Amino acid sequence: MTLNPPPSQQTPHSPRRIPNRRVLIVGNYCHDVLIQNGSVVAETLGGAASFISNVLDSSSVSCELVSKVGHDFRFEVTHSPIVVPEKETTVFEAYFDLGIDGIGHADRVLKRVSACDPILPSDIPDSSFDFGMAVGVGGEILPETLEKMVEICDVVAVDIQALIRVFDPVDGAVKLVDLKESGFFHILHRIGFLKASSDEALFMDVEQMKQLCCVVVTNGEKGCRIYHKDDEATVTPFLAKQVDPTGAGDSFLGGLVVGLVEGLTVPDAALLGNLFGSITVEHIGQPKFDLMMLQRVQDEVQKRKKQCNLSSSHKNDLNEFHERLSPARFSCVDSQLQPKLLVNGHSCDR
Ligand SMILES: Nc1ncnc2c1ncn2[C@@H]1O[C@H](COP(=O)(O)OP(=O)(O)OP(=O)(O)O)[C@@H](O)[C@H]1O
Ligand SMILES: O[C@H]1[C@H](O)[C@@H](O)[C@H](O)[C@@H](O)[C@H]1O
Repeated sequence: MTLNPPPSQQTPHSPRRIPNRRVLIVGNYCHDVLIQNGSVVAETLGGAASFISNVLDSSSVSCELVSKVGHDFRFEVTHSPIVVPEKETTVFEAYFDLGIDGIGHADRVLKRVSACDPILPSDIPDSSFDFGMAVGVGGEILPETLEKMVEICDVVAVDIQALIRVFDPVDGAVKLVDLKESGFFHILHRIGFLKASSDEALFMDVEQMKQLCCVVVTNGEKGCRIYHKDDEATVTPFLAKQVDPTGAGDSFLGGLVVGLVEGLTVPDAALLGNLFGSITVEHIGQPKFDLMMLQRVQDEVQKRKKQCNLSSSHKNDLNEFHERLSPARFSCVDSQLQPKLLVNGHSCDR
């Protein structure tokens, strides 16, 4: 598992004097306009950065967020964005009546109808972080931005949507390009995690990417699958009553990173991601997460570890996978962090 700090941070010539800040989130906030049968049904705060910081804040994982918005940004947020007065905030319209996905659910058709400025390397603080998250939605992450992130963060998780989206010049419809043609491919051997939805995964070669980093493919109500080198595992989902899928993938990634920062193995962290994703689809806009939920995670992780109803080969695969990925816990995780997943006095240690 490639979770070690980049070589530049390992040399004796660059001792780290200032302790790392925890998580750096890079991606623009946006306004989401939900449209059904020609009518606007909701206008909400969007952008992967907003869903992810919501998950991290609710889990008490400290994070710093770099995001740009225009003069018209109209939401109260905990992590202030950079305001570009001469620009408008990125806006996505999500049409729920134009497409049907492979499993028969009405799916979104997304259009970017306004775009704020890209995030430049100079917008990112010159500090060190345990974890970086490149989570653009409207093309605001540039190759040089990602390069800076891999230099200052021990591990970088990337949402593929930040890299492969292109926008129709006439109506802003979101289209995807192959990862190899995205202009980011040369940096990807330096990242730790690449997250894609099952639709987006069609735009990369999973077999190739899993040799470079840990690939996580989310699949809506079916949960997710993790790939790393020769290991693969499916992480089963939680039941949810879907109201709006917007932000599910973002909350998933937030949950995955919370789990990793707290020292869970990758499959257990992905289980946490599944939980945050499932709760998100039950809401329009940003869901509120509470301690009851963390209790649910703890119970679920415990239960799944004890479950004997896995087929023996699957069970062995999963155990081996857990074992191999366990050393991939962050070297920087210290005992002070462990109590953060304490719920009602019970530890999350498994
Ligand atoms: N209907 C559902 N029921 C239960 N869990 C769900 C459902 N939809 C999504 N999830 C959870 O959320 C995760 C992410 O969902 P999904 O694969 O739809 O991501 P996505 O397409 O990137 O989402 P978005 O682009 O809307 O943020 C899934 O892996 C799953 O754990
Ligand atoms: O708020 C949403 C959300 O962040 C989605 O993950 C992204 O696909 C959309 O573009 C955005 O509008």
